[in-house]
Amino acid sequence: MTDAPHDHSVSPEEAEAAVRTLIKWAGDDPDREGLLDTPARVARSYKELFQGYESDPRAYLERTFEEVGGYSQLVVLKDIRFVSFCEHHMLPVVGVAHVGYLPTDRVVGISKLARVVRGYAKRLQIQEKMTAEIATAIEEVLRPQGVGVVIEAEHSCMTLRGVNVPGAKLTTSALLGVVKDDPRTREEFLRLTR
Ligand SMILES: Nc1nc2c(ncn2[C@@H]2O[C@H](COP(=O)(O)OP(=O)(O)OP(=O)(O)O)[C@@H](O)[C@H]2O)c(=O)[nH]1
Ligand SMILES: [Zn+2]
Repeated sequence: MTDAPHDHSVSPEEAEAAVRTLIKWAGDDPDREGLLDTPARVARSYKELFQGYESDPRAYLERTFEEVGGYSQLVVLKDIRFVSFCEHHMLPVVGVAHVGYLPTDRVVGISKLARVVRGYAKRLQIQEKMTAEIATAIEEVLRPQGVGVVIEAEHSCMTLRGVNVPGAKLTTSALLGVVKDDPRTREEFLRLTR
């Protein structure tokens, strides 16, 4: 398991001092009235936005249900909205994830798929890595016959700044097991996520 542990050695005061520095770097005065509480707010909001470092998303998948009445088709949860942050610019990445798997003998509570997405999203990420991490977590913990993850997201670092192309979206996918290797299952997964 390669989860980055959260570094609790940084005190809130240190985080707030760093925000003050960035306010100055942006060109404003951290001592003006409207900005006095901002460093503390930003430090608190970072804890919320980067909650993903606090837990191992794989743990969400450990509770499973085996009584599925012989159900043996794809399970697909579509349009899981998420907000992440690109690790190059620390700017928001906003998008949706579609997550599916073909069960072997057990299924997981569907909310847990969304929790896994959120757990990996609330970190500094690149989309390719996040896509692969979600698929690998499901494969390794749930041991299904196959897994598919498709993510479509808008990267503020290229829609609001830099190359500035509003509306551009990046699509990534990670297909494993029969979702990758069996043409019919693959086709069905991609049709269900469209
Ligand atoms: N592959 C991939 N690239 C990303 C992702 N998020 C941001 N990037 C890209 O990361 C790259 C970082 O490139 P650099 O040239 O080091 O950064 P930069 O000078 O700010 O580049 P520009 O964004 O082009 O202004 C940019 O091309 C971003 O578009 C992602 O999730 N996956
Ligand atoms: Zn970026």
